[in-house]
Amino acid sequence: MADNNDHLVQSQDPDHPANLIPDLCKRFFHNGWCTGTGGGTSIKKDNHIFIAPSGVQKEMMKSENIFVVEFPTPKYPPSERKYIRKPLDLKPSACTPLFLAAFERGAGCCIHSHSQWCVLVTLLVEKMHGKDACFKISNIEQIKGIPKGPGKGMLGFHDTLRVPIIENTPFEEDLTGALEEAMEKYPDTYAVLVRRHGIYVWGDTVAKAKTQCESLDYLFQLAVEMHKLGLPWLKE
Ligand SMILES: CSC[C@@H](O)[C@@H](O)C(=O)COP(=O)(O)O
Ligand SMILES: [Zn+2]
Repeated sequence: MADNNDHLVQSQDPDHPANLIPDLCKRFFHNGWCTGTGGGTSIKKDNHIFIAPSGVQKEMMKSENIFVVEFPTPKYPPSERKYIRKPLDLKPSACTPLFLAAFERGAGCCIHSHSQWCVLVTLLVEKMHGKDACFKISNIEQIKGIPKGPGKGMLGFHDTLRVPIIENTPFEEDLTGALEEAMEKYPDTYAVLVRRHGIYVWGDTVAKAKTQCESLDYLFQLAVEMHKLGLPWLKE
């Protein structure tokens, strides 16, 4: 390739998305969010989206492995998406259309986690309330780490956090329609759980997406542990 725009992923700045994505994925791997090539993250900076490669050890990736696409770009089909920086011998993450759906809603970063706590709460909610129910929790301090909705400040201790749940599909990209429907049905949400799979969490900035994902993971783990102790996690 004559000009692969390699300069777009070359920077000494640790906060440059091409450096931040490998750094974050290493941290997420150690959280149990990016095990065995699952999960990942994508960052938007100005009109560029930075995307990790597919099927790689996410904690081992390097800045030169990062794809760049101009934003806006078609979510689907992948063949119509033009990567302005493309590493040879690698494919872009299968999560790309889902990340793009979050960027279309103004996100600056989107995280996909395969945390077992996410999987477990999707199974518990289904068992307790059926397939159409969303995860709800209230009266736990960590809820204050999640926004009420765009421009609405953060949830309060007595507020109820709601996280919609969609059904998994055999191929990651086929989740896009259901993710977008959940985003429309729950316009205040910054996260969508995927049953038996994990979660997509987005935020206005990298720091917000990361701390929101941490708060949610904490709340899901707490809910599972409360359930094991026979304690209801939703105070009605
Ligand atoms: C363990 S394989 C998991 C993948 O199928 C998918 O769910 C995933 O989260 C990562 O997809 P990827 O294309 O590697 O970015
Ligand atoms: Zn996944």
